[in-house]
Amino acid sequence: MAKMVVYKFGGASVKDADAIKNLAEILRNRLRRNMVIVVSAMGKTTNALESILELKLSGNDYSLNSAKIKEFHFQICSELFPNGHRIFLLLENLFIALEKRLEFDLNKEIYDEYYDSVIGYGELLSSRIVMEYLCLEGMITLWKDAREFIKTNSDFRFAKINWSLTKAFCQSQLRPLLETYPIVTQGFIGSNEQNLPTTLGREGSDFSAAILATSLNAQSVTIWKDVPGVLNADPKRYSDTVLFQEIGYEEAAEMTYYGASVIHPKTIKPLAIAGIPLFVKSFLKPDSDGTKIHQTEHTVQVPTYIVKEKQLLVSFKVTDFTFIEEKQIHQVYEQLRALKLRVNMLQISAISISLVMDSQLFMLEKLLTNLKPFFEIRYNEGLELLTILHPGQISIAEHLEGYEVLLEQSTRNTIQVVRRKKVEN
Ligand SMILES: Nc1ncnc2c1ncn2[C@@H]1O[C@H](COP(=O)(O)OP(=O)(O)O)[C@@H](O)[C@H]1O
Ligand SMILES: N[C@@H](CC(=O)OP(=O)(O)O)C(=O)O
Repeated sequence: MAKMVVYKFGGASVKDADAIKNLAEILRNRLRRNMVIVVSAMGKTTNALESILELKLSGNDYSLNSAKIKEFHFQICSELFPNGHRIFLLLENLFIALEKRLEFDLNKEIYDEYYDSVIGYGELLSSRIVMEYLCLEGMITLWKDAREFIKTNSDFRFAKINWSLTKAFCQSQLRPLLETYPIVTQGFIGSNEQNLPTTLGREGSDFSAAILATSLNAQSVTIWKDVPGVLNADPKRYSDTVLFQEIGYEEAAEMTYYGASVIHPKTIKPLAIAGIPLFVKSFLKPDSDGTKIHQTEHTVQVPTYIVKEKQLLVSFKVTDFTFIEEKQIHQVYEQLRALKLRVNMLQISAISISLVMDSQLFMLEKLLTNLKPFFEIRYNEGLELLTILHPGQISIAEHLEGYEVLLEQSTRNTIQVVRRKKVEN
């Protein structure tokens, strides 16, 4: 029996008609039974859907924005399919369903649940287009709605996987079909026990691929990216990057934890536990090896640079001259837990706790309101968190030119700096 494999194609690999043609070429000699193909929304569609939700929430007209999304998908299809192909009707139906969803009232209280009922349309559209295009090219696959087998709790927007249900559904629903056909499905989306749509957190499609691989005991996962593999820095920010041919699960997990956006941070853990290798390969050079992430003794020696944008630095200062101890840390962390906020960096001094987090809609407001009675709070938004792993003897100064430093921490193996670009006068 052919071993199970999972391929994941992200937004960049399905961003336009040429990209989808390229995807089909990658699959032409690779497609086979026992293959699951996970697809993300096309290009920046998820951001575009988020903008609609923000406009709707603030009571503004979003009709131009939704028309643009529709036009974008129909334009791509007109370049891929002949007139009258059934994809046009399928898309029309999906857009009618989306418009109907958007007719419901939206307010802050129900934002997360509403968000999940809308945002997954990007993946539903792209996966349909990919499946139909593969079929047109003579590659028969089945289209499956991931919400039928990726089961989660009800933490809308950041849903946690119900592993036992997901595994059971993958084994009972997908495995028998996979013996005959490859399956195309969506990343990022799932559903809760009431079958309401949920999502796994932005950029969560890599994680979906790992969930499916684990649930189906796959042999490997390959995520197809617009980079040669995992590099020691984001090539969009740094020149002269180094490609890692192989890295260990731990190294990869650490990189993603600090914000290396090439892989979603939740992806590594399930694969490491199951011992399933993850290949990061270029969809532009599909025959190149890329990076293999697996159990290995190989250690990374070169400095690795990771920049996380849109960071928020919040400082909580006690006002009654007591020193920071467990009680205050607990108070702050209780709120973070309740608001589902993750800390990227923490610094404690005698009288204050400083936290660095991703900026998130509404969260700052809530955090401030809840902790105002206990602390004097100051914050700065729009910051960057630079992390350097294995810094060796490098000079940090060159990474700070043109920046103001707000917070700095270093150990032998890691340097972290919260910085803000200086404004030129
Ligand atoms: N260390 C790194 N190595 C390679 N790419 C990186 C790294 N850090 C950040 N990136 C960025 O990750 C991008 C690919 O991830 P992403 O855009 O999420 O892919 P997709 O959404 O298509 O799955 C690259 O274009 C690159 O800019
Ligand atoms: N489309 C979703 C999920 C995702 O993972 O996308 P990508 O694979 O393009 O990062 C998002 O943009 O958040």
